Amino acid sequence: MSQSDVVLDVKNLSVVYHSPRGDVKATSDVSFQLHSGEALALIGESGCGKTTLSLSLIKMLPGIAEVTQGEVLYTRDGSTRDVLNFNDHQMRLYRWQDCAMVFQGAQNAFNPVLKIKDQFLDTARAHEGDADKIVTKRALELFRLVRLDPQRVLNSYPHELSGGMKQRTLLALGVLLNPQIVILDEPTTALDILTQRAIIDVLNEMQRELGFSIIFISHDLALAAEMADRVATMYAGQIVELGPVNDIFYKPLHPYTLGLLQSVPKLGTTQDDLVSIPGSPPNLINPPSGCKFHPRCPFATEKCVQESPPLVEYEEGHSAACWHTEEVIAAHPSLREPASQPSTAQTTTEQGA
Ligand SMILES: Nc1ncnc2c1ncn2[C@@H]1O[C@H](COP(=O)(O)OP(=O)(O)OP(=O)(O)O)[C@@H](O)[C@H]1O
Repeated sequence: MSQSDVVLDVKNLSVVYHSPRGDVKATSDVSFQLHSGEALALIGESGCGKTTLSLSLIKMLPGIAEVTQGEVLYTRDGSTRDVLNFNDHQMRLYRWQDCAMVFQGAQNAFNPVLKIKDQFLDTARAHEGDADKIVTKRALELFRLVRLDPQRVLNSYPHELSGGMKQRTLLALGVLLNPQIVILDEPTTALDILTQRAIIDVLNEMQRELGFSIIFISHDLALAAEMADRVATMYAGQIVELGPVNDIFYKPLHPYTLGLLQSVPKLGTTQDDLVSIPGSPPNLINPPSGCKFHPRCPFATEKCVQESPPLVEYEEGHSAACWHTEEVIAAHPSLREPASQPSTAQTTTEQGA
């Protein structure tokens, strides 16, 4: 990976929700880069700020949210602009042509009273170019990629499609205008295991053929293991670890990533091997001092209570925000053995749907 292929450079991004109960620090000083053609997974427990982060990349935060600092630098054809400074018109173009977001819950994403074709036309018309031509030509290619019969789907109402078909159709719609970046929020949630498998295959193939970069949000470590090139672990609004997928799964540096890995079933392990992370994520109105993970961390010391650790590169491309990375590594050498790979049981079943 090089600096020259960075499509998105997020710098020190902080987002606060001004809620009636107080200011929720949903995303704090987050920095990362997204490279051309790569898939970056954001993982972490519910409430750690994954959705807030991704919504801020396309300026779709609700009214009570405020970006209090940071930049979202987007590069296309050699020119770099800060998305946060885009006006409404620039933003509308950006949202489909440059950076599309496919939200979770494909079941509700379509207008129930419009045929799929009309919904594709609406998207195409919202942008420059000949909408009919875009839909007829490009949609055919995209439906081939998502392995659906274009005529049948385009002439259907949403209720006539199965959950898996709707999710594939949504993916095709997401890339209709050839974006460089696709953000996927829990792309396989609410789908059965065989359909999940099929969606993952389709996504991988689309990415190979169309070359876009992916940011995807997931609770599912097996999905991250299979789809991501790099993984960012988020905790309490911060990226606490970032690195290549194999490093994250075999050589975790942060106790929180380690805790996540130990809390999922693996092939060949018993229930006794499962360890849950004690406690629960902090209240982001009044987060803990120092390292926000310290109240739940088995490695925590007084320094962790006092000082927030910065995200620093530990080995090439692999960073963590922890004062005790050496102890984490020393305590869990067995993770480096292949048997400790997160279970891919649910993603290695036969393709279906
Ligand atoms: N509209 C809102 N108003 C106030 N607080 C909010 C709002 N949306 C999110 N939050 C808070 O911001 C923090 C981050 O939430 P966010 O939804 O980004 O996390 P997440 O990791 O995406 O969670 P999930 O996996 O459940 O979607 C949480 O503390 C959440 O309660």
